[in-house]
Amino acid sequence: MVREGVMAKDDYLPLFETKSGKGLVSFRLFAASTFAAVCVIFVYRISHMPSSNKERWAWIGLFLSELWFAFYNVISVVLRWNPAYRNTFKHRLSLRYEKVLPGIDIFVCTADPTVEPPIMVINTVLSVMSYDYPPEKLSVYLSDDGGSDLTFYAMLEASRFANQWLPFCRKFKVVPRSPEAYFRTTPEPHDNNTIMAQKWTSIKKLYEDMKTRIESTTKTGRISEEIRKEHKGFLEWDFVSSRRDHQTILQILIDGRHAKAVDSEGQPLPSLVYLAREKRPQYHHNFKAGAMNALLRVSSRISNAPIILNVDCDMYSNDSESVRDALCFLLDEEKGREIAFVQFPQVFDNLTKNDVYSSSLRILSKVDLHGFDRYGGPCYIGSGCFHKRESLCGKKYNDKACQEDLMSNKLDIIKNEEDAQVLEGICKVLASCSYEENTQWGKEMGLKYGCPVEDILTGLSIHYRGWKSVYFNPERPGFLGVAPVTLLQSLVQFKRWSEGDFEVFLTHCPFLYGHNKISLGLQFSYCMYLLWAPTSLASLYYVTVPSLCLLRGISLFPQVLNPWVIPFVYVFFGNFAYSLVEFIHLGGTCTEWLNDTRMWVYRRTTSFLFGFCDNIIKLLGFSKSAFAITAKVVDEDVSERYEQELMEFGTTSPLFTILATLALLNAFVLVGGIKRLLILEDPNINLGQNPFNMQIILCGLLVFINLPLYQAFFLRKDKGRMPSSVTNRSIAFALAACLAALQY
Ligand SMILES: O=c1ccn([C@@H]2O[C@H](COP(=O)(O)OP(=O)(O)O[C@H]3O[C@H](CO)[C@@H](O)[C@H](O)[C@H]3O)[C@@H](O)[C@H]2O)c(=O)[nH]1
Ligand SMILES: [Mn+2]
Repeated sequence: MVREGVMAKDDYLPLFETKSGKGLVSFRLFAASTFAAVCVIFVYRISHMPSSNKERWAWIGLFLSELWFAFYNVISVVLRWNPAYRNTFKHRLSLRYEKVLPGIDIFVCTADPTVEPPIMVINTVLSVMSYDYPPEKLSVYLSDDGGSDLTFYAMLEASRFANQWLPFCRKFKVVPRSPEAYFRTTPEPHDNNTIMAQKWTSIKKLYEDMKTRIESTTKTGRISEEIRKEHKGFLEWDFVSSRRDHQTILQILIDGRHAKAVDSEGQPLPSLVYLAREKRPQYHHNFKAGAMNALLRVSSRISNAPIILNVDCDMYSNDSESVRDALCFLLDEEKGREIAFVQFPQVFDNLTKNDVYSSSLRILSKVDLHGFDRYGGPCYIGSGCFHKRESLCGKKYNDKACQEDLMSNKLDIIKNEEDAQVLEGICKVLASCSYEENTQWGKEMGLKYGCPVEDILTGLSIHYRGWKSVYFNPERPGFLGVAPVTLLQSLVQFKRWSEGDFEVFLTHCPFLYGHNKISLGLQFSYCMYLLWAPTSLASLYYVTVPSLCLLRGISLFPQVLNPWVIPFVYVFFGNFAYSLVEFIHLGGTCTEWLNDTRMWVYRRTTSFLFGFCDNIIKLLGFSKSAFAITAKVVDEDVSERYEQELMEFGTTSPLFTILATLALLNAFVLVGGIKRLLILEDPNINLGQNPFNMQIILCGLLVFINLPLYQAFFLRKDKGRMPSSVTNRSIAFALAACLAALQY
């Protein structure tokens, strides 16, 4: 196939460029000095080992924790050593490829109409339908693991609304293209007489009406007879016994290959497909990975585009040109061949001013993933990712393979006269439970099964097969999603991630399996995340034992006036200072940094601990992975407290019990510790020589960071306060720990 307008070899201008970061020298100097300080700490730990038995054990434990932190710090320095930043040239793409742009299949996943409201789902769907891209080359597939007629109904409404919405977006260059986000963020045009203003008002009314219909239907929870008559698809629900037990439901709502599939202005529409794969109680459905694999097969029969975009149902497209950005990487004549996927960051549009739960993943998306990129590949993080179909389906990278594959129009294999209904019939089989039996799906093909972070595991496997990936983090976020809005949701989400990540470490360890397949730098980079769970042990030790030892009268750090204290202070406060400066430099606020530090402690001591324990339980063969879906909506009073940045407790959970116990423990110890500071046993020792100073400071910092918790125990009256059962239990645990420390 001859491409139009392809330049002669020497005229080659790349479709993207890669730049290095700034300020690397200061970072590297800081990292090197920290490393030196850590070495001095180790010398101190070895040379000052206490002689008495009890003290020695506490000392050795602390030493082991510090060894772990040092190792983990080395990993993070490797990851950050030389970040890569990417830039695209979309005009060059247009010049060379406008007429032969490849087809794009877009997969949207939803799983539950109550925690993922249909109106939100279709806003995401509409935003990706209206990409600035030839519509006949776009196909949008919704996987509904909730198997809900409410979601189906919303999709039906969306397919009609698209007739008006797409031309409107095209004509007035609308951004963003999720109607909800657009009408929320764009002020009404003030001159009411322009065509734009009239159109704006009428489309807004259309949207509001649709929203009211969908929301009232969702509220009642059932589809009225009238609506049922509107589409044959509703008949399918006569056979659905529950969301875990039903046949495949596949409805092609807009058949883009059909001449009649045009919008109100006669322009072609993208295809729109609703799929609820078959579910039977005796078959494991493998959560999102199972859904994605069903979509991969079904779409291969309907549109078979060589490039696939995957978004979660809450991640609407915020930039109508993201497809073109992604293609700049995938179609680049020189480097595009080896790139398997282009990952955009996950950015959220429901964060509060100071981001109480540190959901912005600021460091992950603004620092870490750029570090991955330098070593050949950011991980796949599940949403906002453009894949090549072949690499996702298990193909190994082969440098002789030809880019032309991306251009050839594979739609040819489907006869156009194939009627949508016949096609639905054929494709249903592909989404049945038994289809995957005795196949490589979930193993070598498609997304991998059996892991709560199917995304990380699948991406890693793609890297193992020789492919590279690219991280693209443009100024205007390509996708915007919904971050958890309660503390528990956030902790549970991190539990799932840390559990899954550690499982990947145990079963696909980059250092073992990645040897000779991915660069050493990438092996290290992955471990930064894969080792979240075990980090909990060292962290837990550090927030409990020094405090308990303070109570007991065991000193674990040098005195403040002793020169050995310098490396401790440097590492401890130097790191805080560095991270604060970095945070502000990346656009954060001081309060936000404080919140982030708090959540950093909370996640390490609860989520990661549970993630670690669950892996051990799984290793012993007692349980299997589960996937707790993050809710995207909450009660009004909960969301009000979220807006006020009040930490939300309000329910009992073992995670809260741990947090509360740790907070109370440190509070009790601090009271006892201050006594130790004031009433010195030996009046000749001055304050600076007090052997417990460092432990008191550590304990004080922990109490400071836990202030919102004490408030939630004793001061707050709202529903989000800590339930008294948790408070009482935690007081008992904390007191027991203190007594035990004093006793033995
Ligand atoms: O059985 C299931 C469970 C979930 N989902 C979908 O998976 C997506 C992610 O679920 P969510 O509860 O929002 O989890 P998050 O923690 O926000 O998701 C992140 O982490 C997951 C892995 O843990 C990845 O799958 C996601 O893409 C990534 O955004 C949502 O669209 C769900 O509808 C399904 O399709 N089927
Ligand atoms: Mn999510």
